[in-house]
Amino acid sequence: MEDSRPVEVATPASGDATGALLQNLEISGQEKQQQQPDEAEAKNRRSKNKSKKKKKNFVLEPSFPWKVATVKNRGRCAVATRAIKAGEVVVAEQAIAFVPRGQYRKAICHVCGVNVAENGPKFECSACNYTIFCEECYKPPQGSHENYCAVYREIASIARDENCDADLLRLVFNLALKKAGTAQARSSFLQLELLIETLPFQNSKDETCTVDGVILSCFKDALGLETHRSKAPSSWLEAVRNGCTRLHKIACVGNGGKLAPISCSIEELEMLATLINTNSHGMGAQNLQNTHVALGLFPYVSILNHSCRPNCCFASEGSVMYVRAVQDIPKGAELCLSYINLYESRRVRKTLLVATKHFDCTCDRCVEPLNTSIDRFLEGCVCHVRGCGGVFLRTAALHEDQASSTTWECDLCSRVLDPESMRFKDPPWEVIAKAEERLVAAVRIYSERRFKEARKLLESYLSEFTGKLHPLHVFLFDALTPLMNCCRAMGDAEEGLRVCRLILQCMEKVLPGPSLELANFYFCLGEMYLEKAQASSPVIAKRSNKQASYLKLNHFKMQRASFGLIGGKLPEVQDFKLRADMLRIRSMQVENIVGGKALVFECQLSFEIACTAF
Ligand SMILES: C[S@@+](CC[C@H](N)C(=O)[O-])C[C@H]1O[C@@H](n2cnc3c(N)ncnc32)[C@H](O)[C@@H]1O
Repeated sequence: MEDSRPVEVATPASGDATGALLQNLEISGQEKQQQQPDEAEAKNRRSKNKSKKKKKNFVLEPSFPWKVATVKNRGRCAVATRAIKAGEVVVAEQAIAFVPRGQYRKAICHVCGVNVAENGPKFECSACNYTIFCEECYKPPQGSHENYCAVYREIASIARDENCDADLLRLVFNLALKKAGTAQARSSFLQLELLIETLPFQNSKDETCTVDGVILSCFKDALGLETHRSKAPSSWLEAVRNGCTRLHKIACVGNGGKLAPISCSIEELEMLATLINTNSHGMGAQNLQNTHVALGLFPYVSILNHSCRPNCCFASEGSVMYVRAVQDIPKGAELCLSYINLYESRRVRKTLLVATKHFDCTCDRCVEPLNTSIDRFLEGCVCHVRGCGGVFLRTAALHEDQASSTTWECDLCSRVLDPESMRFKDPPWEVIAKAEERLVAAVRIYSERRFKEARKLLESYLSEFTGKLHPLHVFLFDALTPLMNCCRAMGDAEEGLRVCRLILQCMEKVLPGPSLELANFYFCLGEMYLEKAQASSPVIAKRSNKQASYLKLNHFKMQRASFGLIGGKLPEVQDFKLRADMLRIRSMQVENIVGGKALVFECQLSFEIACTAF
């Protein structure tokens, strides 16, 4: 899950607090450097007080089925004010600013965020050779776009020189432009009026508003977001500082007279970068693989905290992000999203969140005792004491008070293995190290698309480590998707189906309830049924009927919960419909060729049911 991507938080503060924060932002870099230490300290205290005050004043859209509350160790959060049904939209918000990720820049319109079909009409700005417009957003002559694409032209080389993320710098620039769109900035830089008309977001007003149930947040809304600046690695901060310093030179000091300077200091640009780093969400599942093609900032969506067992999910449509409940949520429960891939061990999830989002996860799944949590299976080695049925885990993971212990312990029979003092056959630490090494080697071959070779390696890896690692272990699970893809690439739909079902079984045990990830695998399963149908006889068809019914029901539930009933407007839904149509045609051809009517009927039906769900 892309990166999965994603994010965080906040909302419109009251006029006073926000005004103060804006003033704060107006201090230029130079002035800041000249401040005396005492003055700086006092200012620090003041700004802390201000941000405390600011965070209290939230104005929420009255139709939201939630309110902002505070939860221990997690700060602000969204709490349901009434029972919420699975599939219900809990927030719909237009990106305050977004940028397509570099490698997908031709996939979506940079102004409205809609998918631009591979062969459909799209227009590239001839001045920056970067920005893509859909037919509707392209308004020749490009004129005012050139004002800011002059900066875009430079960003790739700045990012390269300073070892900084180019997409991050582009988003910083877009946000700085958004700030320039405030009345205050407009009065100083009249020339910006021109610019604002062509900014890649629609709300250039200073106040948050709602149009057709979609929140259009404003620059002020972003200022309440968490930044975790003090926790960011110094190498990252340095690269960002260098990148922002150069960006400042061209965007804020002026750009050969072409661009009206934007009123942002280097520090402000840096602050925006840290804010994006902590709060941006991946956008635009381009297809059912849930690819995040863009990066956007959504202050309201960002109120929702992360959970490794989330009850909401997000999917974007153009530049609007929809957050939906993926299960029934009772009144008073916290609404949570996931920022990361959830099929990972607790240790890896926590490490990842600290490294990328700078917080120690305190969600229910991460705080429940490991020896009763499903998490133990994701990192456990099978205990070989006869009839035990338990798993070996690091003692340090099992018992908080033994954090420095190097021993391993069975969660059921409590047998302890000490790597220092005993010799065993296949001790868990060696099994895990070997498994990781073999998996990495096999996946490397797979990523080189040497499918036949990779399949052999993956199969022998799985046969060696199944029985040593718990069947839900991440290292076994991580071998399944490449293996399934190898089977498909080699035309072995039967084996591909078996592996796909195994993936679904693991996912449903570890992450019960609908999710986009699960939906993707159901879709895959459906496709493989059709591949199988092409080569099947009526005898096989009978057995497959049962599986197909299971598939159609689950596929239907997943899709509906993740994408909602939005009339097929989502690009991924359109894509899905298109593929379903193609599959329907293909299955008719199959019917004529092999006569596997029953199977073909089931496959067709499963896709049709999924389609009518939208
Ligand atoms: C997008 S914000 C969510 C809103 C945030 N709680 C606030 O007060 O603004 C993300 C931040 O919330 C906190 N957070 C979110 N989920 C958390 C979790 N599961 N455990 C601990 N902290 C969490 C972290 O500080 C994280 O950087």
